[in-house]
Amino acid sequence: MGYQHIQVPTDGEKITVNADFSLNVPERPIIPFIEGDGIGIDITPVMRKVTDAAVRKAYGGARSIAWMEVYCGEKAAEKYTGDWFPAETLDAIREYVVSIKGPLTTPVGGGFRSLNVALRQEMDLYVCQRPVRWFKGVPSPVKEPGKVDMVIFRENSEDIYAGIEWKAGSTEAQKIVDFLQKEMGVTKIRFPENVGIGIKPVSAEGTKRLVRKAIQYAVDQDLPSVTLVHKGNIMKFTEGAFCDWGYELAREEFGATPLDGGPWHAFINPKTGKQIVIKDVIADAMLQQILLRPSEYQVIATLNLNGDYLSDALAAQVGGIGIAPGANSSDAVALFEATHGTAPKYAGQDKVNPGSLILSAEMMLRHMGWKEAADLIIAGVEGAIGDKTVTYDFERLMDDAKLLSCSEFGEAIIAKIG
Ligand SMILES: NC(=O)C1=CN([C@@H]2O[C@H](COP(=O)(O)OP(=O)(O)OC[C@H]3O[C@@H](n4cnc5c(N)ncnc54)[C@H](OP(=O)(O)O)[C@@H]3O)[C@@H](O)[C@H]2O)C=CC1
Ligand SMILES: O=C(O)CCC(=O)C(=O)O
Ligand SMILES: [Mg+2]
Repeated sequence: MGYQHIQVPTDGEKITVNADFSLNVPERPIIPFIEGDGIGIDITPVMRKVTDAAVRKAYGGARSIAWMEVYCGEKAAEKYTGDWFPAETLDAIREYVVSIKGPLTTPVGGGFRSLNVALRQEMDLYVCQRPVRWFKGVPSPVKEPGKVDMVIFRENSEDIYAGIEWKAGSTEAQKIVDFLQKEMGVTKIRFPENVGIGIKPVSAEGTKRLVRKAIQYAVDQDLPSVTLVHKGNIMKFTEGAFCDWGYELAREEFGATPLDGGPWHAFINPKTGKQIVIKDVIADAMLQQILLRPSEYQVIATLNLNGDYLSDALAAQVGGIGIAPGANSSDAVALFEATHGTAPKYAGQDKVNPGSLILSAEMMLRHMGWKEAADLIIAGVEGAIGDKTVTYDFERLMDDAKLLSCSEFGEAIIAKIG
């Protein structure tokens, strides 16, 4: 495919996908990357350097990555004369199957809608997978951060988060209010004259495809539980339905049966013979549970907005969003990204923690089957933190730590990779 501004490396090859969604990864795959806005300029080059070092060390030159820059956000607007979201970026991410991105700015209140959400929606990357674990030595506000070891499966395509909403005072908002009042008999809109309206779509199909991935992950990783997190007591037909459909899927596809009369369910992991419990917790209570009883939770399956809140809250328990990786994926395409945003006040200062994006690259390498390189990244991060050579976010909370810049932290990881 010919691109306008994307330079396709001539010395790399495409990753391709088989009918069963397994990958064919060449020795020098072309990996698209979006640098990102704000601190993207600081963390993305460091992520690339660390990834290249891990791949080199693991495979001694037999494997390498052909990085291909693609554009979105501010850098795209400059290159594509005002187009923040170029179509060819989507084409490249689809075509090359595995890619990674830095954070992108979204204005609050007005302005354009989130480019991050748009990328997920346009490519139907319906799973947002965010692992949360503690690395030894990382400062934490809780007494036993090592008890936090969870993977969030956040539904990425539906919910109020999808941004179907109309501004207070607009003709569209008024139309919806009129429809609700006149045709649906709604009497509970407290101030109908000047009210913004948002829509929260949650479907059986959207829920089940997400919960399927979460339960399959527990099966594959030999984990004892999956927790459906929802606010179904209040939003019965959206969040409540998410919970009901989650249990239904567990029954239909994994043979789960109610435990002690329900609502919790359980089934035997066909790979290990061990029991997997499917349980549910209401979202506000879950925010308490993750602090007080984290070891009871391994896999969380939840709706889009709950997943957004839980991601940052859980990250804080293990050192903050400077070290919180993630992946957005459909069955075929995966786009890796950090949990945090553009942290604009630090942009260009070579200051922030590149750990989230580096660990996102670690997830990417594992997804590609390059396990040895992924393991080296984990060893490098553990080694640098173990030596107390860290960026400002950790240094300010640690005794006797050495403060490193963003790029120096990358070098410290590379030194540990060897
Ligand atoms: N997927 C994406 O691309 C996302 C984009 N965004 C967008 O990013 C912009 C800024 O959002 P904001 O709410 O400020 O959230 P951010 O996640 O960008 O930053 C919030 C705070 O988190 C800490 N932090 C974030 N990243 C790092 C890092 N790499 N290392 C160390 N500390 C870090 C900093 O804390 P401290 O001040 O304590 O040092 C920072 O001030 C918005 O436009 C938002 O929409 C937000 C989330 C995700
Ligand atoms: O897109 C954004 O600006 C915010 C997204 C976000 O916070 C997230 O996905 O965790
Ligand atoms: Mg978020």
